[in-house]
Amino acid sequence: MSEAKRHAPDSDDSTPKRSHTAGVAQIKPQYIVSLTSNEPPASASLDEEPTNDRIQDSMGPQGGKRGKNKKRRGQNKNRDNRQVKEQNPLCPRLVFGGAREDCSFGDKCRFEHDLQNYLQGKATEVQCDAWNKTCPVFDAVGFCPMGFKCRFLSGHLKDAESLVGVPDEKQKQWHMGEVNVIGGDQKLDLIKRRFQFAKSDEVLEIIDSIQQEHRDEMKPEQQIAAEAKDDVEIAPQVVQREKELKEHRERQKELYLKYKDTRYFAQEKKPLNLNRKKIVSPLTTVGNLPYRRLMRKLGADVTYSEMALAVPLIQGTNSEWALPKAHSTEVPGYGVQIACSKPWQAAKATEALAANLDNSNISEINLNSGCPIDLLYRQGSGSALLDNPARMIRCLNAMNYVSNDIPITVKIRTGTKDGHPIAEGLMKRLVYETDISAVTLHGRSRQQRYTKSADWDYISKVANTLRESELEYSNSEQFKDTRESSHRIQFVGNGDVNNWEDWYRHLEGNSNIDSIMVARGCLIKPWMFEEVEAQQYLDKSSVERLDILKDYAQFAMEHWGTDMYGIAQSRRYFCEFMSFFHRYVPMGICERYPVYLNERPPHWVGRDDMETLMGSTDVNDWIKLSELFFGKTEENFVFMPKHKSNSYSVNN
Ligand SMILES: Cc1cc2nc3c(=O)[nH]c(=O)nc-3n(C[C@H](O)[C@H](O)[C@H](O)COP(=O)(O)O)c2cc1C
Repeated sequence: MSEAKRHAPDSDDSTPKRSHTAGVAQIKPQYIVSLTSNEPPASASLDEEPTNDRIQDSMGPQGGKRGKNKKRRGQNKNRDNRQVKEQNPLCPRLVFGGAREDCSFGDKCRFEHDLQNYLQGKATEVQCDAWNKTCPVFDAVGFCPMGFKCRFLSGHLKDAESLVGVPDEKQKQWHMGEVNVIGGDQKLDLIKRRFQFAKSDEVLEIIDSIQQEHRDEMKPEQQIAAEAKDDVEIAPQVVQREKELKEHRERQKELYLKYKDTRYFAQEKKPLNLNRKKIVSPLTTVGNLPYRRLMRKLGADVTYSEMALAVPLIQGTNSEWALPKAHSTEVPGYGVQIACSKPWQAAKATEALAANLDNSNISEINLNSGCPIDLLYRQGSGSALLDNPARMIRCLNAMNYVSNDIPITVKIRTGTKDGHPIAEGLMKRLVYETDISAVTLHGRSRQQRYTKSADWDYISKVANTLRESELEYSNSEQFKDTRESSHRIQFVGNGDVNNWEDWYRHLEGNSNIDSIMVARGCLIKPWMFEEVEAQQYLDKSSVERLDILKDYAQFAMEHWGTDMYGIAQSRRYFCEFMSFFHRYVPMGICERYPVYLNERPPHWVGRDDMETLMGSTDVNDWIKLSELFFGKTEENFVFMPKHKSNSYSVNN
């Protein structure tokens, strides 16, 4: 669409106007309560990719212990988000009614079997006007999987002993419209180590042999240095290794030739089209299934799972296998992101995903090579792979070999250290040495975290280098030597985009950039892609924004359930969502728009009470909002957001 058709307030050209006072959003005087900002102006720099309990647990005692004493910027370490449990839980066999005899565990079963006893001790019904005295899940899908445990039980209670709409076997298998659910037996095979990682074993041997081939050409001293860097076991005597290498040379050559014949080129995988797609970033904790479902409803084309760690996936850990799950509305265009430090982890996690899930529900498997979290970095995962591109490439090639027809992609940062960007240099290697389908670049270094703006000049430069490398490669002897046909790696830019003008400016400013990925912009303003589509800003009223929260609450309860546990989980993640959502400064109260991510407003009041409440920085107000959808907060409910920047109390 031409610039003329786009509507921007106070703007007659497409150049975004920055506010006069750096870091301060400009609010109309009548909405300003106090000139002091309720958060420090640069608190966006405290934004952080959160470490959650799952990641900490998976990293084991070493990671946890070292992490304890180290200050984690931007994160609330003293969170006490206790899990809510029922005092007297109902036997799972009796959730839809029935008698004690229906429980095969007999006297050994520790759950309650007397329905009336259970109902008497059960937490009170949720009282809130949002759902009109019905059960939101029952209303939406025609049955409630929580049965008698539901806290909106009166919405589907026939009489004291029976329910309306008991799900049949088919409905029980339906998983509430969710896909990528691993079967119990398959998970057990992983747990019991019965799963055969046949393809991984093959490709790891091949990759190892290619590495050895490369080492053969090196002098012994270089070889030792390379081995030390790559954590390969160092043989006691280099001479002995030389001998061994010679013995294996034939086998290696054979494997190398096999790899050349059997490797999958990107164009042999199913097509992945990210061009001009509206992409929501992978987001640990906040990018959960209900949030992504909401984003799909609000116009996103591509969504990603939260980052799943390779090792617990390989081990069949429940909490990790919950992460690749997606809502059916996310397909196609759903990517699963994994994090790992070694090729064996990359290969086996990818093989487990590809073998155990319906591949048609996964559009890409993405390797996280940008995560800055210390716990991961110390173990060689996330952005640590940027320090060892050879290892990153081996991970990508291993993944590509075992992923069936699922394309492999990678998400990177500019580098790990400020002033030492490596992304541009990496492009040539990705073109020459891998078969990936796309690369996403977040225009910041690891060291930088969220301080300073994303460097879009550099992002653009890297996109150009990628195309130049592709051209060079397609004219090279190496290319002529393969059965590969020319292929274009898609390039996605990421960083600080929170409005449609910037989205188009970056996209149209460089045809080598295929699309723009958005993270915080979509958390703070989930209707961001509606604006991209309409090419104008939409001044959503508090009523419209409350509807968005209601959708989130609905999707959350469909996902986590309406029993005591489900409501508590839904409330917790609702509050995590609020920790970003509250940062939206309503367009109608702004003197100048858009407000950028690094700008903070002075204390303001909204155009009505609800708008003011939704903009509150006080955690207690987010909890108050949660009560509109989940009823009164459970007595022992404690909430601390993952981000310090998002937890300023009004009294601070
Ligand atoms: C709360 C939060 C969680 C994130 N989790 C992930 C993640 O799991 N995987 C990932 O690749 N990036 C993650 N990121 C980084 C974002 O995907 C994105 O690269 C970064 O925030 C820059 O984009 P933005 O400026 O649009 O926010 C996370 C960012 C935030 C704020």
